Amino acid sequence: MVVSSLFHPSFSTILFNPPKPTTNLNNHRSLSITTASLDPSPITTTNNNTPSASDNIKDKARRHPSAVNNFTAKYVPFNAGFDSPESYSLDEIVYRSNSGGLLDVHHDMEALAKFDGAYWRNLFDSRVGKTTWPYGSGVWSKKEWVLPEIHPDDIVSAFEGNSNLFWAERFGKQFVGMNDLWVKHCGISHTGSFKDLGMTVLVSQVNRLRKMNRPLVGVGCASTGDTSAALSAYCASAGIPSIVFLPANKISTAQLIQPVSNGALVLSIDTDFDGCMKLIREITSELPIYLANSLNSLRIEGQKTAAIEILQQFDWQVPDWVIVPGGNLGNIYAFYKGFKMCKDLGLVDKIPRLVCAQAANANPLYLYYKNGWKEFKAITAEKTFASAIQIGDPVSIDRAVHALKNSDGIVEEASEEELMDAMALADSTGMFICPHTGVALTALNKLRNSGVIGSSDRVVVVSTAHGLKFADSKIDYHSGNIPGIGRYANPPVSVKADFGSVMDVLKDFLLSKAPKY
Ligand SMILES: Cc1ncc(COP(=O)(O)O)c(C=O)c1O
Ligand SMILES: N[C@@H](CCOP(=O)(O)O)C(=O)O
Repeated sequence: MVVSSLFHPSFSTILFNPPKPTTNLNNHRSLSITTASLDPSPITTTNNNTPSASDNIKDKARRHPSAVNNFTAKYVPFNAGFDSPESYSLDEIVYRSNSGGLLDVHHDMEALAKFDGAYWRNLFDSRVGKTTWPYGSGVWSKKEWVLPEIHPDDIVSAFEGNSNLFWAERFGKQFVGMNDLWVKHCGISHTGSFKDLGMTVLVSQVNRLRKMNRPLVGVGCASTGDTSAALSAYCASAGIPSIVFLPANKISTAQLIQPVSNGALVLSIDTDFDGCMKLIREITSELPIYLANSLNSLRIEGQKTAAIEILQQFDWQVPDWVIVPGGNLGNIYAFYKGFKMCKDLGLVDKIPRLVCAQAANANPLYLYYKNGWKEFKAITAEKTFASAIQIGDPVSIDRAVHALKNSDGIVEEASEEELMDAMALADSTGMFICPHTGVALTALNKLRNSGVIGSSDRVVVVSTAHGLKFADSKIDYHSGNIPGIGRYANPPVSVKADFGSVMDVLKDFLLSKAPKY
């Protein structure tokens, strides 16, 4: 029995009863979601159908009648179609194509297109804000487009995703002259970065493979701090050993303590991220350790749901621009893939223009873009406050180029001063962002100044990690500890514990803030 093909649990009318597939694929708006047909899926019932008072959400999901769906996905070489002669089941342990290139998870788009755009929009919308397993997660609410065949019992989820899309009113108006600027706070999440979105998918698949007795003793990654945090948390939740390779002294204390606390084997290695990445690739080809970096295309499947979420949050209106900070470059492609699937399946009629923003100290993609995509050269990335993107030899370079070429995209860069000032300005308007988001805001500022982005354009800046993970760099900035950087520093004022001293400070402060008439 192939467990994977039996489950497609669902709750309400929409969740349980997928409507008939549209018969006319050209007429994507023709389908009513109230149709209680079960085509194309016959119904099966799970064995234990009796509710009990002690049921948990997984029991409930298991007990409900489950429509068998016909959706499938497989690995194909990156940029090859579903009919590619080279393909692999997602249950195989494979990261690279025969030619050594990247792989991509390819969904059976024909099967998905049997349901029109309205069906998918309504289905996804109906799952937001619920506790239904596994759809309460922003990632698994799109399960049919992510890992359609996985059994819900195998899913390892913290109900990640559904992150805040915040209207940056004051930053927009005051600093970039815009009314329609939004920040997608992917870092306000379980482990404090967008990596949760991809990691729930990867660790769920590992969980499934281990139950199938595939030889996987643990899961490993190289990391600049966020992948390792997400990997160790999801593995700890599932009881799977995790191993993380970290460049010694190159990640923040807050990031380091995450895998330590979650019980991972933490190797602090005297090299940079690219050195750690090379080592983990060698190790995972020798030992039964599954590779969790975004070289593994499963990760992209979860990360792409952030793009779908953005469209959902705008009531399926497409923003003009989406700006994403880039390092190993899986995420820029994930956004592209999410938007593209929504367009191809009729949920929206276009995709946004994408901007990938890099730190000038770690800018191999920017240099490639600037030389007209003529020659890619890996570099040795220099130290940057945006430490999670200090990467000189990104594994997803081909994916990023594809995403940018096909979205009329742009690459920008930010100096250390620019990115730290942008972070400080954003924080001064009530946000608390990471330096990588400062890189993306710098790109926005540059494109506004050059007139490429217009004042009335709708722009989404993707915030990739929580500011609390990077408190050290904020402290250095505001304490004046960074030579030549700190224009917007707001250091604490030391004051004697007496009334007069406190009053003196407050008078100066209030005078400086008083409205000028
Ligand atoms: C906080 C943060 N922002 C941005 C990125 C860049 O994402 P990607 O490596 O997918 O380009 C990373 C990781 O690389 C990250 O940890
Ligand atoms: N910023 C990443 C770098 C590795 O990226 P990945 O997406 O390939 O895992 C990190 O936090 O480690």
